[in-house]
Amino acid sequence: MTTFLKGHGTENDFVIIPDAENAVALPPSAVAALCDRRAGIGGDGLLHVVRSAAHPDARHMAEEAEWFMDYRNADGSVAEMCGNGVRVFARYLQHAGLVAEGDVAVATRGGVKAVHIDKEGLVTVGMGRATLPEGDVTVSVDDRSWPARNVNMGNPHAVAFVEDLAQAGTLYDAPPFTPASAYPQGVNVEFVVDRGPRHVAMRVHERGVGETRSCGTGACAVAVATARRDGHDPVADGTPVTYEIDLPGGRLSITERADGEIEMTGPAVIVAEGEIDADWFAAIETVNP
Ligand SMILES: N[C@@H](CCC[C@H](N)C(=O)O)C(=O)O
Repeated sequence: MTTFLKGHGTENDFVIIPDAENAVALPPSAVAALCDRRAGIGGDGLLHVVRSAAHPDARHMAEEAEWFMDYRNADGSVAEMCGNGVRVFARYLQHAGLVAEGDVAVATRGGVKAVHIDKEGLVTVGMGRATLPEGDVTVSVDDRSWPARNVNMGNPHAVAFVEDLAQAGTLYDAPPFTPASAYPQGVNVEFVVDRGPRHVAMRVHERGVGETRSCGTGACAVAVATARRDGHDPVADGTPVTYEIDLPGGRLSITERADGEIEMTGPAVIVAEGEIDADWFAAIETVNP
């Protein structure tokens, strides 16, 4: 019997599989089937909840964080980090009585993240520092192109400022970029418009997923790219800066502190819990191991 839950953070939604001892086989085919919105449960990604000590990718973090977020994209691929995912993961731990409200450390492939669960339903995560690798790129949609800022939040992002979010088109397919060699592992692409002082709106095409209604690492990348465009560099200035980021699924607040650390705050919700049909689940592995 395999239990699942469903949760979301600003409508970036996840199938959650509690599996403390890492006993559930989750090959890419099983993840893709579970995340399928028509034939499965449906989600932008999957959060496999495992004790750090029980997972080979997380054993080295077990002293610092009891729980490991084994994150997968909807197509079954593994990504380094998921910002909304880690907030929903912490909300799940609280919901299941595995941690109390307040501070919790979560192990991820991007390192141990400090999360704070508050009384009002908001969850804040310390996302670490952004890096802005040299070599900006050009992103295209149909016959329009924009320069994009290369921002790494543990995972890769290309941030393009546009006049209107409709210019991003359907975002069904990944927007092409040049040079084609820029992101050998693929990239998440954000399109951004201004809404007001330190306030922008964005849409995103996520690597391994498609267009999603929110992306936490993407919102952090957008906040950093917008801050630099606006002449703010908190480390150089010694002054933190906060941006409000509107996404189709809600609002995230991103602060880049004077030490360069980035904090993201937003809601995280558990919406359902159930059992996966054992025959259906077994058939996925038999047909497509
Ligand atoms: N939705 C996530 C990002 C998930 C990973 C991404 N698709 C990638 O492949 O890098 C977020 O909230 O950060």
